Amino acid sequence: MVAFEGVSKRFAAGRTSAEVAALDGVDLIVPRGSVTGIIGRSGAGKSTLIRLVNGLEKPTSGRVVVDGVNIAGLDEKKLRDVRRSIGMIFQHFNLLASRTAFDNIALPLEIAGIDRPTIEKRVTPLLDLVGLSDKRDRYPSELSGGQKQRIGIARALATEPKLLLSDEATSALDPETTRSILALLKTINKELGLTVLLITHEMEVIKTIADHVAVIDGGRIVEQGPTFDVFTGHTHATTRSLLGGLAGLHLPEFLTRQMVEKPEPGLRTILRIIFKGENATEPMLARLGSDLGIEVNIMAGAVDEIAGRPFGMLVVSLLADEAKITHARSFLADHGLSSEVVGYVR
Ligand SMILES: Nc1ncnc2c1ncn2[C@@H]1O[C@H](COP(=O)(O)OP(=O)(O)OP(=O)(O)O)[C@@H](O)[C@H]1O
Repeated sequence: MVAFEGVSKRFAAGRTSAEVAALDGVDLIVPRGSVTGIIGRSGAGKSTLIRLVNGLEKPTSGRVVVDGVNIAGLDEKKLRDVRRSIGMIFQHFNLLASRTAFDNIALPLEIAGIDRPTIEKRVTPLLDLVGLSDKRDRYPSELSGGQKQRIGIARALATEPKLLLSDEATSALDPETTRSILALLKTINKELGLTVLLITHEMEVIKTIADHVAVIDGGRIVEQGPTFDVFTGHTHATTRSLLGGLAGLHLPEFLTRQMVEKPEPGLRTILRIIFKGENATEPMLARLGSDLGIEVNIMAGAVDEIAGRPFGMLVVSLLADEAKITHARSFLADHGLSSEVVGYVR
């Protein structure tokens, strides 16, 4: 739906002749029908990227292709047509205080010169879709943050766009409201087939809703692809630091405190098993124990959910010699599980 091909964007830096590279050689694919998330820290280039998609900025070099059209080469009139096929939602909703919920949603249709009966026919089902039919005549000051964002979403959908751009749309909302807005966006993506491109600095948003992700740092995309693969593979250092406390990757402190690094006779081996999807099951671990004639104790476990699939770790202790540990690890590998020896305990 959107492709960036070698896109750079430089801005003049104040009054000096120096330039700031907000984006530097960006290649990005937003698959049609996907929910694609762009995640990066403040100043990474996310807003610039989204402003290039809707033609508010032009690239210094490279091509920005939206629905098959290189928008960098369009005149203002053609660009307006492209913008009409793109809906946009914002962190602070950008509703007009003097207009009711209905009239805020109707605004883009009024601007496009659409007649009142058609507007009525389009806006009423949109109010229904976002669950606010009963708020049709309310003003923004009478609505909660989540309700305002629902009106913002309905307004973005009024012109029946193919692409929805979301600029930190949940950053001003509490976690529960965030979840309900993300669920609404997912419904819109699935039921209307709309491609959603969202920028955020919140990892939870990406893990919950994005099926594709691109990680941006210093104006460069450091990795991109299906969210589950990007976050559970050998992630780039930037991604790892953004992921921060991903449950699946940290050993609990009670264990690290008693662990020693060198094996000694009589010590139990601590194995960390990383599981992706649903491949680590209790019956499988029980079979591991009985096949090898060893005792397998589960010491700790943690699970995270990424793009609807579990990802996490199990920490087990095994009283077995080195040969049996090697056997156990190949048994686990045969079941698609990666494992590593992290230490030894009494
Ligand atoms: N109009 C501009 N003029 C000069 N520099 C700019 C302009 N717009 C962005 N920049 C610079 O480009 C870089 C990327 O900015 P951008 O706003 O795209 O980042 P961001 O990831 O959206 O950050 P945030 O999460 O804080 O909004 C920053 O160094 C910023 O200072």
